[in-house]
Amino acid sequence: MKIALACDHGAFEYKEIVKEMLTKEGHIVEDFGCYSTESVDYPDYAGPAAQSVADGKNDRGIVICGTGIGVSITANKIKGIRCALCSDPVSAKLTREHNDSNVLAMGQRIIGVELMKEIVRVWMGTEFSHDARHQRRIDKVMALEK
Ligand SMILES: O=C(CO)[C@H](O)[C@H](O)[C@H](O)COP(=O)(O)O
Repeated sequence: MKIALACDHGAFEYKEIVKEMLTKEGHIVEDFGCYSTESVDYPDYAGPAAQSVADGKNDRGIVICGTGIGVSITANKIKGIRCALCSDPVSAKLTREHNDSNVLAMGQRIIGVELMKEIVRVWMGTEFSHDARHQRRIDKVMALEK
């Protein structure tokens, strides 16, 4: 899969870990930055990463900041994006099955590294259920963008 990856200074460490993990698994990762722990503004990184998913240049995106909130708010401003902020693997599974989320947000200051990796593994490995009730609800959410 082609994955857009972005973070701010509060999550540079986790972004690098996710990049290594996904690359080892054979995914193609497009790194939208940031590239150090120097203070930056999360919309400058999460915005372009989410836009690349909306444009079809990447299949999915993963965005990380201190809490995951700033990057998730940003990603969800982009038309076509369903970004889910997850701090547990159950939510990561259900947001793929029920919401067909195309961007995952997490917070480096909120969850430990092993939990973060498990959330990524589960979210990456779960498909949308294609159940009619979920599709109907997604269609209603996406209709709000018009
Ligand atoms: O948007 C956030 C808060 O919900 C993120 O956690 C940011 O990473 C955070 O605001 C950055 O804070 P800092 O004090 O500039 O490191």
